[in-house]
Amino acid sequence: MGSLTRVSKSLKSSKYLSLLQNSSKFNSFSSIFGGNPFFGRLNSYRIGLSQAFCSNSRQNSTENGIDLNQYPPERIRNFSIIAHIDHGKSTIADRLLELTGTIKRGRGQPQYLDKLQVERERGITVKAQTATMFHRYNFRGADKDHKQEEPSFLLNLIDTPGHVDFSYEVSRSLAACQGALLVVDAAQGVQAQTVANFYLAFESNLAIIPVINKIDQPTADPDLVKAQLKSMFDLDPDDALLTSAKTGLGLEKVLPAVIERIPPPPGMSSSPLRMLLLDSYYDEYKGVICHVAVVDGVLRKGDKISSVATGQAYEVLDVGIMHPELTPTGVLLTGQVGYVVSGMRSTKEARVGDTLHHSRSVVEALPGFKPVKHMVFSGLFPADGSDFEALNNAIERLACNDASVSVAKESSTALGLGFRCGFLGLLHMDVFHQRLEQEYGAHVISTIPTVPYIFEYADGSKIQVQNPAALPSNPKQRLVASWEPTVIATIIIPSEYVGPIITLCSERRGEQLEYTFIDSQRVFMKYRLPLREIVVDFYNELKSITSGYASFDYEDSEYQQSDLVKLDILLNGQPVDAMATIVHNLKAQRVGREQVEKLKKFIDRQMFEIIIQAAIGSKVIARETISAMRKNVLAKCYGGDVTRKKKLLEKQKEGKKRMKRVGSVDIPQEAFHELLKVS
Ligand SMILES: Nc1nc2c(ncn2[C@@H]2O[C@H](COP(=O)(O)OP(=O)(O)OP(=O)(O)O)[C@@H](O)[C@H]2O)c(=O)[nH]1
Repeated sequence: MGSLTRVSKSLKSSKYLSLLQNSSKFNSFSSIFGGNPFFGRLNSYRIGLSQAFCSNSRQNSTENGIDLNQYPPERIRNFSIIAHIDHGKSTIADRLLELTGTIKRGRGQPQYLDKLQVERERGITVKAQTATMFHRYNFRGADKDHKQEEPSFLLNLIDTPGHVDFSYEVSRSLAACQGALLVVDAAQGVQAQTVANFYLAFESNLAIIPVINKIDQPTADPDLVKAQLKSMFDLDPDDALLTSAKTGLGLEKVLPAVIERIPPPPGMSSSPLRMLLLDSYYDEYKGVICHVAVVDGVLRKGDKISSVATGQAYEVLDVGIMHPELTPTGVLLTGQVGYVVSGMRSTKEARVGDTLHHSRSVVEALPGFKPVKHMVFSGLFPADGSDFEALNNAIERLACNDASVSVAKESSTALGLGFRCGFLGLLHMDVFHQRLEQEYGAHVISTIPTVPYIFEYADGSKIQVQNPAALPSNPKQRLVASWEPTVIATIIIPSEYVGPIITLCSERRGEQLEYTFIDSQRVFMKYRLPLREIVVDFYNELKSITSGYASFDYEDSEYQQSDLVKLDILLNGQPVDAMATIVHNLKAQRVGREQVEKLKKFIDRQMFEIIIQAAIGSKVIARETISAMRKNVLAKCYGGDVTRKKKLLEKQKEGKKRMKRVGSVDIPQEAFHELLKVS
């Protein structure tokens, strides 16, 4: 128990405690997305309700048999499902969609809201998905004998991704919600992303409903999980719902809890329209489809709306809800979440976090979101150089449906014309790559991922380097200092793995910041680590040395000064720009050696000798040679004329020299892929 008290002290950081104790300070913790737009007005919703209901009831908004007039804010609940990866969010979403009759039981595919092929293949959620459900329910204490009078509620459920790379999706989703189901696996207990997601929800002032899922598992220990929730987050164990999304056990308690414990959205129907743009994607037939949350006012088909960010005006061509597919309603009322089609030509016009309003009125912008921070950059090049236009097209179209990727053109002497793209992490990069191939048929070579470094020259000027090739190997000006980005990593592991994890983190240049027991068997650790060290293969190694029991999450932190060098790879003396990396000086030797060895394995023997070198500036630190294929020029030379044989061999040697001089080395695609795995 002593350990529990310790962790509760350390985890409930001063930030959390002061939030608990002094709600007036809430505003100073405008969350990651710059403050929930509903935030701070939760208490005012009752005043707004009667006005909302009166004014809404005058609108004619019946389309598709759905009359949104029945749903003033007091009958709306907006909530997210958040959890560590694989704790069962999407499966719970399935059960809730079935319970409310939104999808037919057993008819839909499992994890219905995971629609992308890449999500289905990998069994992970990549994009947050909203679904509107309708559910009849009588508040506790209401007259149960009058079942026919049970009021109907409109429930907007947002299923979110669990992986750390997509936590930006989670924070955006939470901006449209007043509550969250915090799902925890009954056997695994609280994991790293449970902690991260709890704080995201808490700092957005959301009502949090703990759900302990997978109680059907033989190793489930709901009481232990309840104790963890209490000690780590101060959540009342009696508030936890016990469920099995697999068998359906306990699921019937979830929607009543949502309706009773989550406040309705607090907006004012009588105020001018303000909508928060949550997300957008491009549809071949409808054009740009924006997901929006109506914070104040009412939106109708045919309205003229404008963007605060760009000042551009549009006409609303279609408006509706996701039920769970796009379902036109002709109107969206205060507090509702839905979609809008307004003739935007490109998703570039639909800026996530923007405020949309009626063109005729002037409004104050909603807080919006913190800009996306790209953690890793990589070059993407067509596998066949002549396919540049096709790749250009594919990237443009995919980027329309993935607002968190950045794209800039780049050219490489080795790989030709291509793109430098910024991603939220390695999984995001991998998913983008896979979607390019699967959805757009593009074949891509990606270069070694890099993080954004900062270098300072002797004259005091600084450059940010997102592409190692852009850093001159022999700069005119002396480089005097360099900085690299760091992260604060959270690791939760069974206590027997503490030793190997400490070794791994110190090998990766980590600095331990916190170490606490969250219960008698598990340890919570915090490390500051250079981002570069976790980008390549850290998670896999962490999983393998803990037999899969470690969980890991990180948030970006400040830059730290570091002794960085540019490592060039040379083939026959020519630097291959696409293979350049920036590494810590102490690791340069090892990385250089590994890279040349990898390349030796993957580059085929050619008609001339290939020398592979790793170099820092003009200093070669590793070298391998691939000997030339020796063509048997004597094959047709029967008998013993030695001088003729000698002549032929001389000629062959000359030929090889020429080829070395003029020939270019063929580097197979796998060589680039293999280099990605070298840290
Ligand atoms: N035994 C058992 N398995 C479950 C339960 N709920 C979900 N699962 C399984 O757990 C796995 C992960 O479930 P998902 O619903 O995809 O988990 P998720 O949290 O949405 O995963 P991400 O979106 O990748 O973070 C799937 O194989 C589910 O079938 C449950 O209550 N009991």
